[in-house]
Amino acid sequence: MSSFRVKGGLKLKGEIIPQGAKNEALQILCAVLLTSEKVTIHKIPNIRDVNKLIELLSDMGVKVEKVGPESYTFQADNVDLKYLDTDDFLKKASSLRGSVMILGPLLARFGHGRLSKPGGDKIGRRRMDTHFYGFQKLGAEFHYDSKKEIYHIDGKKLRGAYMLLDEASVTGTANIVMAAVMADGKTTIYNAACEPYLQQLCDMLNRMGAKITGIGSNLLTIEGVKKLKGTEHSMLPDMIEIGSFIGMAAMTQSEITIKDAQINRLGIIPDTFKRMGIKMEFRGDDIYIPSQKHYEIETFIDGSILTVADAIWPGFTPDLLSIVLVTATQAKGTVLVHQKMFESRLFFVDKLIDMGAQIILCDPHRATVIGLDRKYPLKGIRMTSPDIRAGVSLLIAAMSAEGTSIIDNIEQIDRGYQYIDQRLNALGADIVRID
Ligand SMILES: CC(=O)N[C@H]1[C@@H](OP(=O)(O)OP(=O)(O)OC[C@H]2O[C@@H](n3ccc(=O)[nH]c3=O)[C@H](O)[C@@H]2O)O[C@H](CO)[C@@H](O)[C@@H]1O
Ligand SMILES: C=C(OP(=O)(O)O)C(=O)O
Repeated sequence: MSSFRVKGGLKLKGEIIPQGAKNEALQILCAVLLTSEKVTIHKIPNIRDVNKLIELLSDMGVKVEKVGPESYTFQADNVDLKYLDTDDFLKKASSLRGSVMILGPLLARFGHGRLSKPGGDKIGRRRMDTHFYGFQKLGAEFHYDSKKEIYHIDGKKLRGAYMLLDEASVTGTANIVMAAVMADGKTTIYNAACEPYLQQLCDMLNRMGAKITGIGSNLLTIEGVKKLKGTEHSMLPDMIEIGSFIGMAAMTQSEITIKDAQINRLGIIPDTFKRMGIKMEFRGDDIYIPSQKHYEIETFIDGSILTVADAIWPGFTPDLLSIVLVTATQAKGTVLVHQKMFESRLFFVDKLIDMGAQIILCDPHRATVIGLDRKYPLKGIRMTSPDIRAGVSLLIAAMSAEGTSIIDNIEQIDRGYQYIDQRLNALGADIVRID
């Protein structure tokens, strides 16, 4: 288990380029299984989850070639289906959440798939019913081996169908779309998730020859085609990383420019941070954040306390609520952070409370943060990163704190933020990786 030693109280200055989006990359990489032709992908982030998925694809027989610093080609012309029955496959696949999205492509192309319970953050119940409901609607048979915790899905002949999803699951929608692109006839998915990750996936599939309409909405229509061909794809900048940098800049009174942020794809993210009182300027496609000694949380129009809650896209992503929460600790004002989707994602606030933050955890889903307006700095402590976004929130807290902090279990952070220590140190941070 590795740790970060973080010296607090330093102001950062300079430019930072966001990595390619983690959650998009996980979908896009799974989609290479849908064709025997070569697929070239750019802006692949060098992070643990993505590297694990690339390794898994390679173990499955996909030809993987690194063709540039952030570019790879993939060719799934000789997939080893027997490998899917091995313990090695099941173990590797279950070490990350994104691997669940190999099921849809495997079902579409080879008529069957299997997977053990996928990993990812332990942030509450993470059910997969939506995925299997969708596959079943397309005519596949689902079987769960509860002893071995293995999901089996079989369906040689998928047929397009109408389905109304019980929830707009992100990975569930991606999985069902990938299963449906080569089904016989028309599939309609209502209450589909429509995050930029999914928009990017659908655009890529269309370039491969799929016929998907309704992209960006919660009603997707897919006309099945016989075959898909190769393509080239480039990932969007990671909107969660961008939000993390905005919060980090405010907390540490840093002056930073986030380069090439593709602002028109960030949805409500910039406005949500603006409501926290954080000033930013859009300079072309860059986001400039000036050094801010004070920032004041808005109230609602009637003067009542602001609530920031997650919602499915185009609402505010749950993956940035921990960042909003930590940012509020040094703001002026009060905010209620309401994490509706996950029930165990706010427990990390006990570490912030130990550092001196004023937070009341009302229940597992809601925390009230009373901003200190920098009257008292947070104090550096030793802490463990429970999940990826809490981990970065603790890193932000440590960077703004008085004294030195140690953050353990930074593998969680490495899951989703590439070379984070080196990139922040280049702007003036003091973060040392201790192995
Ligand atoms: C690899 C990947 O892409 N992971 C992301 C993906 O996970 P993932 O696809 O696993 O998350 P889902 O969208 O399936 O659901 C997330 C949680 O929200 C709940 N839920 C979902 C939809 C809904 O309408 N109502 C509802 O309550 C689910 O029950 C679940 O507890 O989407 C999540 C929600 O944006 C993000 O936090 C994860 O970072
Ligand atoms: C929860 C997240 O990731 P995963 O779904 O991979 O656990 C996240 O990216 O914030």
